[in-house]
Amino acid sequence: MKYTEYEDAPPTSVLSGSYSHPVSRQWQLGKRLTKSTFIYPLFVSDIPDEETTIDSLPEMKRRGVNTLIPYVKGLVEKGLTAVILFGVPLAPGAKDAEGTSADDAKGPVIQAVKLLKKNFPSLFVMCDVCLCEYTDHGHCGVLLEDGSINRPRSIQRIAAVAANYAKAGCDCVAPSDMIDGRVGAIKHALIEAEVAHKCMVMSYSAKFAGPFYGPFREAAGSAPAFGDRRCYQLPSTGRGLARRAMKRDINEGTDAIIVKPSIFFGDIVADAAEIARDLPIAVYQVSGEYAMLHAAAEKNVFDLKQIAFEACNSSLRAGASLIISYFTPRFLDWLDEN
Ligand SMILES: NCc1[nH]cc(CCC(=O)O)c1CC(=O)O
Ligand SMILES: [Zn+2]
Ligand SMILES: [Zn+2]
Repeated sequence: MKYTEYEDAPPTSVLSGSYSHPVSRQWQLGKRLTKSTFIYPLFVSDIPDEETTIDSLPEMKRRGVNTLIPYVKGLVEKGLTAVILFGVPLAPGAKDAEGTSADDAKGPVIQAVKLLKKNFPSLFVMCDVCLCEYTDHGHCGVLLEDGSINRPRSIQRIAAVAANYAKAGCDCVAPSDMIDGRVGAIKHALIEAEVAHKCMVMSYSAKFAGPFYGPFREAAGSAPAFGDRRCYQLPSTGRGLARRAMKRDINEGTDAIIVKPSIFFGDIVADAAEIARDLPIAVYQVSGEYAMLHAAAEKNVFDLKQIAFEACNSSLRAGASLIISYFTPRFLDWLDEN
């Protein structure tokens, strides 16, 4: 008997009946975006009253500790559950070869951690841990005389910074330098400081070098003074390297993994879901991705809300469960509209 005009297509190939009704469509959806999927990046400068727009990052501002708290209050009231802090030292002389100001007790990150935890005890406060915002050369670690990374000195310094953030009360440290050995060194330093039991380590394990970080570097003033980050961040064709980097961080004891950037890196996220199947997986939808979607939406290429959902859904589908995104405040509204 012939069921259709296509001889080789049996009647069971009609899939659309399985999602034709809104209820059955819901059943097919898999993971959904919720407010607690999102982690919001905050740029905190050492000018307490600062509130400055960032040209290349629409709707984002750099804030000081005084303007930060009222702003975050509004977001917490809308359902914000997690933030990640980036310090921006603007004071003259704040940068040196070893990034000394990164964990200055009077510096913006440590002050912000304390204030945020005091004002919003249930907010999950993460700190990006890196030296590039604080070094005069703009690289993510301490350098040798030839300009290459001094690995032992870098991880010692990065671990000390992480421990000081944890002692200030943050709930998670997120090393973004990609230097071998830093996750183990951080875990060790957290244990020594007796804060390991209350501070998570979420490492940027698969972080690719590339053109997507431009707006961030404007926001944080962290463009390298010479060279680029290709010696420690991954080349964009390096899928095998990314897999090895994730295994490295798991072996060193990371508690969660970040893949970065997000939209063009779904294969890497899928690899993370396989390699790190017992760990939460986050993507960082980075500054250039966000700016790109904004710019295209402004040109009416597509609707901003629809494309933001499309981008974030693609990360969930690939295997992530957490999304670090500059769209977070928008999603707190959008998720109420749906
Ligand atoms: N190492 C610091 C750091 N942590 C997160 C980002 C990128 C975030 C973004 O572009 O939104 C960067 C910049 C970089 O590596 O150059
Ligand atoms: Zn860095
Ligand atoms: Zn970094």
